[in-house]
Amino acid sequence: MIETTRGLFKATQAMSEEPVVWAIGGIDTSGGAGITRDAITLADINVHACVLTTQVANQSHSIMRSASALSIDTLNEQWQALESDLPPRAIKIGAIANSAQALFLCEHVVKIKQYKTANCFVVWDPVLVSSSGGVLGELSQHSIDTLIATVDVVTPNVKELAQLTGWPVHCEKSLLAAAQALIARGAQAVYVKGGHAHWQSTAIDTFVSAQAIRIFQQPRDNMGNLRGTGCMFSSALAGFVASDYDIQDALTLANAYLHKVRNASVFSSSSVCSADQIHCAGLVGFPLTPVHYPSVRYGENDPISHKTPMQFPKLTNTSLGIYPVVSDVSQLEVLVKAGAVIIQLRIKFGTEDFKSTQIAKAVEVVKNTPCQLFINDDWELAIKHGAYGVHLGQEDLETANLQAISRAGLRLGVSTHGYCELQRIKRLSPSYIALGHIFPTTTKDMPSKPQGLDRLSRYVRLCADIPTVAIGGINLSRINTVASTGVSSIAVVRAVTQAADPAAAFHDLLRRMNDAEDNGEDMVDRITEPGALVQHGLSYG
Ligand SMILES: Cc1ncc(COP(=O)(O)OP(=O)(O)O)c(N)n1
Ligand SMILES: Cc1ncsc1CCOP(=O)(O)O
Ligand SMILES: [Mg+2]
Repeated sequence: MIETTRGLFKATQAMSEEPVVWAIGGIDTSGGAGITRDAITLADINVHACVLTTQVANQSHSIMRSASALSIDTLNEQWQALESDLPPRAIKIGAIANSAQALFLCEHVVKIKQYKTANCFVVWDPVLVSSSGGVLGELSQHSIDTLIATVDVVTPNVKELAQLTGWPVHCEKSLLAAAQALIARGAQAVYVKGGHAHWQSTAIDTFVSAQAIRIFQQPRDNMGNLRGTGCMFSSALAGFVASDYDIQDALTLANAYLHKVRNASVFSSSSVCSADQIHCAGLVGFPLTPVHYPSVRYGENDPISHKTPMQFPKLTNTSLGIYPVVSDVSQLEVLVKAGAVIIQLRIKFGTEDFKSTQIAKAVEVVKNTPCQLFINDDWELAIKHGAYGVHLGQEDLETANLQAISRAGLRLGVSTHGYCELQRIKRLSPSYIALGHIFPTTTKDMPSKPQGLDRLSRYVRLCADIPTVAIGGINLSRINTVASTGVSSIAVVRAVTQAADPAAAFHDLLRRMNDAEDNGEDMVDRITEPGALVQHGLSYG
């Protein structure tokens, strides 16, 4: 008896360490959609689901018999039961039975953001009609407007977008206009699912906010009208945000997760397919392989998706080892002599003339050596002086002339900081992709959070045959674990530039990296299941 109680206590403790998401919506008696599907999705990505029921929809996969709404008192009881003990990091709202429920939820979401968790993320999946055909709720214009303005993201499909706005949605242009109309009506962001957009030959989802547009593109599959995908997407989105991914990465992951669910589903000859066999067993899990991931564009006119495809040459030597990033040509010379196969000159201060002279000298230093010299930021000077390659960050990409870099035959390395940027940059096929920052760093102010080793090893896997570079806070004591992610190269600033003897520090780092590669088992081979790295104690840096 004591053992049982202890066991129970442990289970509760473990559960509460998982991020908590509240799934608010209807019970679909068939289990095909609604909060049952939300809970399965969240469990599948290691997130604890609390469920609050708005109504019971008495339905099968194909017919809806009736629906009974729960009272505001009952909804309030559920809310009060959870609020103190299991506060949410994110809330997913699905079917709402009536306007009173909608206004109750808005009022309480505002309060929870004010008094409990300011950054609690809220997504509303505006299911107005069930995928089995029944009407799920009648919402007044006022309650719809209040919901739209209260939540962080609304996730309609194209039909729901047309219903919400009263605008026709029949092509990319009208879809974007309708999404922007919702923003003008007070929505912070809209993610339009293109599954029902029959004019599209590929499956295109479009995210629009006042600041950004992100387009997620996947090949169309032949799984047809799989039930519950809207629920799965928005609960996965809430789950990934609750797991500390920023919004654009959570969108990318939720999109990939849905693609993985669809690929794993069983096609049935009836009008609906079933995700059940795989999904209910919780076997879909975190998307790990490139094939599940969308390609990403930042709007229709994304400069990296130029109509004339660009090419960047591959690296000559891909056994890169340690990649020193230095600001000083004399230090660069020391490290080239020490045997660096790849090196970067990163000058952040000084006039154009000063930079030009330094870059010209650096090009001279590496001449007739096997060292591959990248110039940070200053792509025009790199072209002018015939450097081997250019390294650009996300902001640099907005102004750099990639066509000119490509035409000049220079290699291109690009910084990325998460899934969304990665899936966009892969379209460019750069000569390498940098992944950072892995650990906290004082060398550069970073707007994003440190990625840690778990994410690094997953990014490496997504880059497939594009060489990868890890950067940020890496030193001798961390080199083993970084190398075991399978990353092609490890970039360091302080670990070399601030060492008393930079050449000796370079050799020590390289030796430790090579030892780790020779002796260590490859961490990438171990990440087949969600949580695998947690079991190995290697999660999150
Ligand atoms: C190998 C490598 N990775 C990342 C960076 C950072 O580039 P960026 O984000 O453009 O920042 P700055 O270096 O320009 O401050 C890099 N330079 N090298
Ligand atoms: C330039 C840059 N980009 C991402 S992290 C970083 C700095 C890495 O410096 P350090 O190796 O000293 O942490
Ligand atoms: Mg830069």
